[in-house]
Amino acid sequence: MATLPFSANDFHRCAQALIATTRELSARGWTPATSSNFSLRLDDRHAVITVSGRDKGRLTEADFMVVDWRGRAVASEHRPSAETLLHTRLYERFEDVGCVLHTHSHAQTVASRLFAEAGSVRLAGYELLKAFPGQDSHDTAVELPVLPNSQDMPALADQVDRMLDDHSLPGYLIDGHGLYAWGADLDAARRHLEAFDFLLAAELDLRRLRASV
Ligand SMILES: CSCCC(=O)C(=O)COP(=O)(O)O
Ligand SMILES: [Zn+2]
Repeated sequence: MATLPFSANDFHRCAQALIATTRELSARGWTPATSSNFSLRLDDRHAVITVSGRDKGRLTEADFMVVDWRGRAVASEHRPSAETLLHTRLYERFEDVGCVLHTHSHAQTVASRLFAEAGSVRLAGYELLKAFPGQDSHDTAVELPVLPNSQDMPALADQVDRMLDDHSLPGYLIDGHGLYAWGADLDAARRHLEAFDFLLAAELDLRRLRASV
């Protein structure tokens, strides 16, 4: 039997951790119609990622596979997420990134449309900003980038790379698409994802209410 170029135990641990989280995110309605994708760093050359097109609310270990930093399947016949390069570029660029989560919640999608022309969403004055690295007060503002969508994944990944030269927030929106968030581990990535979603929903409500008074 051929030896796997990664630890099967580590694969099992990563897949199980992602299954628990993706079920919870899906139950909130953040992964409609098989959308969204999720990954965990496996080692210094590989990540565990969702197989393309699977229902993210019903994932089992068979719905995960291993890819390398070039987005190629490793020891699997499955097709990795269509957006694999958006994950692997982050792992390759930042040694301290251990997890990447991508969802399509209602708030994320509406905000991505509303702020696409501006190129970013300004989030200011919220206590929850302290969920992000380096933020220790509500009395601050951050700009969450909004990138144009594309079906050309290498081009989109290059676009993300250029954006990251000027931004340090652990996330970005893609217009009409959804949110990417990451962190040192699953808990940190999830904390960032939840904070972004809460803040986007709050900002959308606030603008709607202000427009009506
Ligand atoms: C029907 S969802 C369209 C693709 C997408 O945006 C997504 O997040 C899921 O793609 P994947 O290949 O990872 O299943
Ligand atoms: Zn997507």
